[in-house]
Amino acid sequence: MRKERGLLIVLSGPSGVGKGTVRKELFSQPDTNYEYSISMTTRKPREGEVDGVDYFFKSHEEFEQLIGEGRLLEYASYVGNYYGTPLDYVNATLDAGRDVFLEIEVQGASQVRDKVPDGLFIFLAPPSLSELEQRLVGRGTETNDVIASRCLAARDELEMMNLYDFVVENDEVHLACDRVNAIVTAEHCRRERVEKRYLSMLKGEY
Ligand SMILES: Nc1ncnc2c1ncn2[C@@H]1O[C@H](COP(=O)(O)OP(=O)(O)OP(=O)(O)O)[C@@H](O)[C@H]1O
Ligand SMILES: Nc1nc2c(ncn2[C@@H]2O[C@H](COP(=O)(O)O)[C@@H](O)[C@H]2O)c(=O)[nH]1
Repeated sequence: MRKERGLLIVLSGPSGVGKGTVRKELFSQPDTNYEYSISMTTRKPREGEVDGVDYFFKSHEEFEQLIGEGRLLEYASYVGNYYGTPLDYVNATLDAGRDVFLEIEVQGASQVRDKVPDGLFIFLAPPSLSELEQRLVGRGTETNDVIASRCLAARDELEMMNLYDFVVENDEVHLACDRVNAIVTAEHCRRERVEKRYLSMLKGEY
């Protein structure tokens, strides 16, 4: 029997929509079965953020070395900092048959789409642009200038939602989590059906 590779789940969307909140809620649920891929970034840690838990915090030079060595599945420069996904971790985890969950911005998601076309791509959408801005302001982690840049970037990012397999509205965190879980479960069922049919065809049953 072939060992099934894990599913690569990509949750993306504009800054402030609630990707981190939804991801943390999903990972606090005892039956969640995905592995979270911790990203690398050159951004400075926010208060309370821990190296190796929230991100692997890197210097600009260290990050560019990782790029040069081809050790990132994807990376993006986002509002003045680099962010990227460690390739070895993702491959090893998928090869072990475990699902990997990426929470990344849209440029990176489109690179992953090119490299892993059979991934599951979910766009998290805000109820409105004004609600998105309110969430960034309410989070209180960025200066007004950075909030303005992120809101500007969001207008372009929202245009990319039609490139995703699914759009999930983050109106309420628990509803958004239920929707993400339902999408992943349905995708696993679909893959199982395809795999069974493939094996039956190999046995000459079709
Ligand atoms: N459904 C929701 N309703 C109201 N507020 C929310 C909801 N989801 C998240 N928030 C709030 O919105 C703010 C931004 O959320 P979060 O940091 O998770 O966004 P993000 O998409 O991960 O942002 P970034 O991409 O900048 O890391 C936080 O203050 C969070 O508490
Ligand atoms: N392309 C990637 N984007 C990433 C990655 N890790 C996080 N992110 C996204 O960056 C922005 C800003 O994050 P913040 O922590 O500074 O608010 C946000 O949209 C994250 O989802 C990554 O590895 N690659």
